[in-house]
Amino acid sequence: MTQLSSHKANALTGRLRVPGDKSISHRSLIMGTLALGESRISGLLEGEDVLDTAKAMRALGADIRRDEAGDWRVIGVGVGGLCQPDTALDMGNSGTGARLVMGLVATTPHSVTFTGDASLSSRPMKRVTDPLTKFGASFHGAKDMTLPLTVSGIEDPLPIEYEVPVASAQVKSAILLAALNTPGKTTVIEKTPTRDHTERMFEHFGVEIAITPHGKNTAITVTGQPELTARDMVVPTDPSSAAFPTIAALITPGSDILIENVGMNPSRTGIYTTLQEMGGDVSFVNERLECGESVADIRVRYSPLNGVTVPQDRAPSMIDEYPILCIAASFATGETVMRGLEELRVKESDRISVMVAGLQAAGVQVVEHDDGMTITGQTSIPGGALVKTHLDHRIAMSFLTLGMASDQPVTVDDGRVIETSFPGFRDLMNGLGAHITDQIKDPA
Ligand SMILES: O=C(O)C1=C[C@@H](OP(=O)(O)O)[C@@H](O)[C@H](O)C1
Ligand SMILES: C=C(OP(=O)(O)O)C(=O)O
Repeated sequence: MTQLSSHKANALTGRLRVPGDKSISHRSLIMGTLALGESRISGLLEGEDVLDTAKAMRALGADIRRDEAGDWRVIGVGVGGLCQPDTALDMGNSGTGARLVMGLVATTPHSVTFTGDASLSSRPMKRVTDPLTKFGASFHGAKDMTLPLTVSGIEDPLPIEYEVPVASAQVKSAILLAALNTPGKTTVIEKTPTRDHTERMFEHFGVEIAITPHGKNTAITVTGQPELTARDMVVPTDPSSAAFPTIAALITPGSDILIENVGMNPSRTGIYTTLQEMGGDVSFVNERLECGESVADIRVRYSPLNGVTVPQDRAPSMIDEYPILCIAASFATGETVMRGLEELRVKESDRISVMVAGLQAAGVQVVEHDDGMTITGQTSIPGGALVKTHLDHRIAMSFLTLGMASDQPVTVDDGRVIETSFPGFRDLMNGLGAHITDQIKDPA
């Protein structure tokens, strides 16, 4: 494991670009695989989670390569054209990759085994195996439906109507992908809106998809077995990754940065609304639309912050940003209350207990709840902690951000996990004025 230490930063200044959006990158490889012909993807995230999905798509028959210009080329096999993989699909650390690809293979005549690292192997899969069983697929593995699991797909699936019991774009997307190779109309009913990248990508590829009100909910209906042809895709940069430099700049005195070309899909921007409510000087410039997704540049300047109560219904639009919001809250005047977050306990780590343990070790006042946490901010945070990351990239980046503004350096036990979603994090942050090193050294 590579320990990384983050020391007090200088004012963060300059322009930067974070890597491509992880959610859209997974989906672009999958959709390219389902289309006939060659699709070109620009801006793909080259993080481990997405590279594992690329490997899985190759094993299912796609020809995928990176060209000299850094774009990715996918020659697909068409809906219904997936092959039987020779070996198990190792989805690494990625819940999105595992759940979406399970949906994809559930309605094929193939038998596919899914494996993952220790973190992924402890995450719940029943949330996808339940609806996929309704199509006719069956699953073999541990009783509690954790990985490793073998999916026996169904050759003649039946369309389903399914109300998703948890707010989860992964579950919704697994069903929508299974629906593509199912004759007739499959409907997913969503009680709480979640990120809609799959729906937008379906529209981009010309899939027949209807999104309509269903009482207080939303019904998403897909007509199966379309013939898809290749499309070019442009992946915006990831608003979840951009949240790290945003909060680093907000808490580091004198900072003024511009983060270019960030995805601004409204189902992803809850963190920015929350930071503005906290008094953060965060503004959007040059707003535009690219391939059905809105993008903008984000200007962030150092700001004194105030604690807030985050509305619970905002959670799906910022679900991955609570660890880094905890860092902003640590420096805010008063209390920040984050509740309704049971889902955080089943991410790469139990993000509630892991954040609480790390924050307490660094001298932050935090109270743990079953469904979240309350943080009372301070003008100075002692730091000086060694934090366990539990194979969780967002925990690692959050605590390295804390070290930029705390009195003593903060060290994470495993910096390598950052590669899953944000390759180049350390160099990018150091280029702005951060001071992240391999081991604890006296700050220069
Ligand atoms: O669909 C996606 O791309 C994702 C959905 C979210 O998970 P859930 O569907 O479990 O909420 C999110 O936490 C994850 O990082 C990416
Ligand atoms: C939860 C996350 O990803 P996944 O579920 O794909 O592992 C994340 O990136 O924070």
